[in-house]
Amino acid sequence: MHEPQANQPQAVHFGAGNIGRGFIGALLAESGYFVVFADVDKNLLKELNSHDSYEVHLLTEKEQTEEVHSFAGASSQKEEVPHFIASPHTRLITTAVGPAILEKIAPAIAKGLKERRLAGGGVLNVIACENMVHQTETLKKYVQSHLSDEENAWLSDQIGFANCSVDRIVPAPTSRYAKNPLDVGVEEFSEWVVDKTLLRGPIDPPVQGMTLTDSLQAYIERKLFTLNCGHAITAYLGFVYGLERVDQALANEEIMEDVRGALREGGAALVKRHGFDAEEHERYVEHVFARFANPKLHDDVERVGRQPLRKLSKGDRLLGPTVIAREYGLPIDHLARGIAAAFLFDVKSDPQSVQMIGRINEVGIERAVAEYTGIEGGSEEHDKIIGAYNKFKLKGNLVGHR
Ligand SMILES: NC(=O)C1=CN([C@@H]2O[C@H](COP(=O)(O)OP(=O)(O)OC[C@H]3O[C@@H](n4cnc5c(N)ncnc54)[C@H](O)[C@@H]3O)[C@@H](O)[C@H]2O)C=CC1
Ligand SMILES: O=P(O)(O)OC[C@H]1O[C@](O)(CO)[C@@H](O)[C@@H]1O
Repeated sequence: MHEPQANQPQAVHFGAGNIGRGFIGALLAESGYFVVFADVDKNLLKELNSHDSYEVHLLTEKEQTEEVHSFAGASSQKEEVPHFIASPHTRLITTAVGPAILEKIAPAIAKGLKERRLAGGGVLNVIACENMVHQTETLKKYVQSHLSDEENAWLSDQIGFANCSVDRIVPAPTSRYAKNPLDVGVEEFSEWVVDKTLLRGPIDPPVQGMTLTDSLQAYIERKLFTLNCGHAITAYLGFVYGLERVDQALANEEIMEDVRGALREGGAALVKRHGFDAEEHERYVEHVFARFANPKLHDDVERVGRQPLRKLSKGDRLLGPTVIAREYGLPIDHLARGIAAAFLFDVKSDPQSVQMIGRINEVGIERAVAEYTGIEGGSEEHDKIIGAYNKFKLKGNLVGHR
C-alpha cells in the first residue's frame, strides 16, 4: 500500500469507480490530499495499490490527459478504513458508491468516527457525491443510527455532513484510451457544488474545482431535473427504439422531440420554482445537449438508464420535475412519455429492471405505475403514462430487443 507523506492531509473516498477515480478522487489528489479509496472490489484495490499513478483522459476534440498520484486502496470491509477515518490527518470523507450503498458504508464510517472521538481527532467533513437530493443527510442518518446519544452529540458538534451536486459525465472506461485498469475517460466539464451551511470549519486545503454555496437546492434541482432527467429519458427512449448508445438515440428526431419537450416542461417548472431567468435556463439546456452529444463519450443507454426504480422514485430526475410542473398547473406530456419509456427498460443484468418487469408482469402496468411513482390510477398523469407506455410497447415489439 502506498503511504502519505509526513503530515499530508488525507481524504477517505468510498467508491473507486468512474466518478471516484475520474472526478472526486482526482480533484482531491490534485488539491494535495492523500486519497484513500475505500472499495469492496478486490481487483480494483489490488490495482490501486500496485500503480503509483493513473490517467484521467479528457474526452475532447483534442484528447488531453491528467495524471493522478498520491492514493492508495483499502477494503471498506476491513479495520483499516475506520483507522484512516480516525487519523488526525484525515480532513474529508467523500463517497461515490451509488445511493443504495450509503446504508452499507455507514457502519465503517460510524466505527471510524467513534475511534476519532476517542483519539481527539477533531473536526471533519463528510460529502456524499451521489446523484440524489439530500444524499449526505441521508448518509448522516444511517451513521447516527450506529452511534450512542453521547457520540451523536459529539458528531453534531464536530462532523459536517454537507449535501452537494456532482456533475460530470464519466462513462465506463474503454480500451481506446485505458492503458491500465485504473485509467478513466471523462468529459471536460465538471461541477461540484457543496452546501457550505452544513460544513464544520473550512475545507483545508481547499479543493480545486469545488464551489461552495448557500443555495444548493436550486443547483441540485437544476442539475438533476435537467441533465439527469434528459439523459435518463434519452436512454429509456433509446432502449425502446433498440439503440445501444446515447449518441445514436440523440440522432433520432422522434426521441429528440420528446427529450427537448421534457426539458422544456421541466424547465418551465424550475423557472417558476426557483425564479431562474428563462433565457439563461435555455442556455443551460443547450449546454447540456452539447455535453450529451459528445461523440467521444460512447455512452451506453444501459449505463445511463441503470437502476430504473431509483430513477422512478419520488424526488428523483423523472418524478421531481413532473410533480413541480403539476404543482404549477404546467403540461407534462413529454415527461410522462419519458416515465412511460422507463417502464420498458428490460435489462437482465440490472436487478432493479428485473424487479420492475417482474412486477409489471405480476400486477399489470396500471398498478405498477401507481406503486412505483405514487401517481394514482385514474388521474390525468396516470392516463398519459399508460397511453404512452402502450404505444412504446408496440414500438419496442417492432424493433425487437437485444
Ligand atoms: N458516472 C457518472 O457519470 C456520474 C455518477 N454520479 C454518481 O456517482 C455515484 C457512483 O457512480 P459511478 O462512479 O458511475 O459508479 P461505479 O459503479 O463506476 O462506481 C461505484 C463504486 O462503488 C464501489 N462500491 C460498491 N459497494 C461498495 C461498498 N460497500 N463500499 C465501498 N465501495 C463500494 C464499487 O465497487 C465501485 O467501484 C452514483 O451515485 C452516481 O449516481 C454522479 C454524477 C455522474
Ligand atoms: O445513473 P446514475 O447513477 O444516476 O449516474 C449516471 C448519471 O450521471 C451522469 O453521468 C452525470 O451526472 C449522467 O450523465 C447520468 O445520467
